[in-house]
Amino acid sequence: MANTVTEFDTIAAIATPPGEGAISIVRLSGDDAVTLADQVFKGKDLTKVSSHTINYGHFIDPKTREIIDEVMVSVLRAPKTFTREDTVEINCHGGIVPTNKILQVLLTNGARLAEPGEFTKRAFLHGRIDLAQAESVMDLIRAKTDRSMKAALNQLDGELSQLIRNLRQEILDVLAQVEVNIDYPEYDDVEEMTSKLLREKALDVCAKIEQLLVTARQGKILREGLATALVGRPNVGKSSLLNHLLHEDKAIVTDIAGTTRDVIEEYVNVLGVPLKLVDTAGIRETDDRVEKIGVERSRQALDRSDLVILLLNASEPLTTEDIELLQLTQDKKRIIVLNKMDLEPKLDLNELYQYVDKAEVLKTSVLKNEGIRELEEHIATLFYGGIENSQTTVLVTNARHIALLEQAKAALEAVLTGLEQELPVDLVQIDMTRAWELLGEITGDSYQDELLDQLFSQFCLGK
Ligand SMILES: Nc1nc2c(c(=O)[nH]1)N(C=O)[C@@H](CNc1ccc(C(=O)N[C@@H](CCC(=O)O)C(=O)O)cc1)CN2
Ligand SMILES: Nc1nc2c(ncn2[C@@H]2O[C@H](COP(=O)(O)OP(=O)(O)OP(=O)(O)O)[C@@H](O)[C@H]2O)c(=O)[nH]1
Ligand SMILES: [Mg+2]
Repeated sequence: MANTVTEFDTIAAIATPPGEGAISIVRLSGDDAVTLADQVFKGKDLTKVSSHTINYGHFIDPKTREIIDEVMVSVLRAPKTFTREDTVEINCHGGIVPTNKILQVLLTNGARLAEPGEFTKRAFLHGRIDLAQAESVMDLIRAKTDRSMKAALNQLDGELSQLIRNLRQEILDVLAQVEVNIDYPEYDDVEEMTSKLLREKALDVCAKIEQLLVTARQGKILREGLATALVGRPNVGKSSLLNHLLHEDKAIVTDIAGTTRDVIEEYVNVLGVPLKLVDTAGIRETDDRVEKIGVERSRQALDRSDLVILLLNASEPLTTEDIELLQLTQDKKRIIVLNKMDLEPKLDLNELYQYVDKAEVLKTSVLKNEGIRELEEHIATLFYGGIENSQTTVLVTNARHIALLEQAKAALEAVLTGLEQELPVDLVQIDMTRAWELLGEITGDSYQDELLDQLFSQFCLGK
């Protein structure tokens, strides 16, 4: 639970990146920020200037009265500041020496060097932002793409926090209602009513959490690439397709079945969709020891994949191995590619359509470069279709948030199993309350000090 902080000393840090630049900023925050700044400033009396003004003058060493730099000093009084404390920002000439000298003088005259993230931590401890918002500050700094920057900005705005708070309120409301039902049973079937109430709410909140987790998976794909397994019998043309999508002869292609013996991973950009393409050894029963290991790895790659591209050879009838693969992948997001369309067709389409949906099947000749563009477009549609269909603009990307959402979901699932097994209501309430607590850890409505230390220590110095 939230600890009460009694003392906020005055902290100082360089807020701009090290190195040469036009201007550097050294920042102070805390009760003595303005009086300390006034001691090291030659110009107006900073203790008397209006808040939110920037003031021209010189930075001096108060002991020697030596001028260190020509500066502009912003005076920002609590509470309308980033930290909610009195804040002073010294804008000096950019460069390593003047900036460090200024920091040194502040440190020898009463300020303490800020820990990484301590300014933002104070904003959190003073209640200006919640934990998810504080974390988004860091995500914003580290964002590598427009999309991830936007996700971080939305989170800084408190969009995720608001969603989480609403979920917590819903849980709290139902818990309160359950208490009332137990204490003042109005109806004879109070037990049944209470279970119904709990079940409906658990299902509802669970579904909303699942929606958030879907956005997390999409965020992961944007960062890490869509894990795509190329599978199929030996010799159907998996490695040829990989090379084609890569525009490079990476994998060895021969007409010998069993050419690829290990799993090959390559990143490809298919019409803007990042794919982590995994070429696998053709799956078949084999006595060759090396190939056997390769086949086992193929099965693992299949399990780990987000998308499966299953290749079939159009110039041969469907085999039992093909059918096995079709059945093995039927619950996966998949594309069936009928390759070698340039040869005389021998595969019976009617037989194939017993196992798959027509819409899943694409026809190609990798050798003749036919149908590849359609395949690429199909992959892109599958992917963007999923992203655009997401219900919310919130994109959960933070690993801590994802883990907590998953735990909260598990607690709600425990509520549902408990109700199914007709456990006493007070036991079910425990799991419901647990879900409420776990969600609270996302926003920092409940937290432990170690978490704060660990979290803010990942920040930049001066942030
Ligand atoms: N010079 C400078 N630029 C900066 C920052 C800074 O601290 N200093 N920031 C820091 O990273 C960011 C801006 N973030 C900020 C967020 C809140 C407040 C603030 O004063 N909030 C007050 C109300 C402000 C008002 O309405 O006037 C509050 O929420 O109570 C200031 C900066 C980016 N640019
Ligand atoms: N006619 C024809 N031949 C193709 C086509 N695609 C690939 N091939 C040939 O089929 C043979 C096998 O291709 P690979 O890409 O090595 O097949 P693979 O699925 O990786 O095979 P394994 O690694 O043994 O599992 C090679 O001789 C390719 O040139 C195609 O569309 N038409
Ligand atoms: Mg191969």
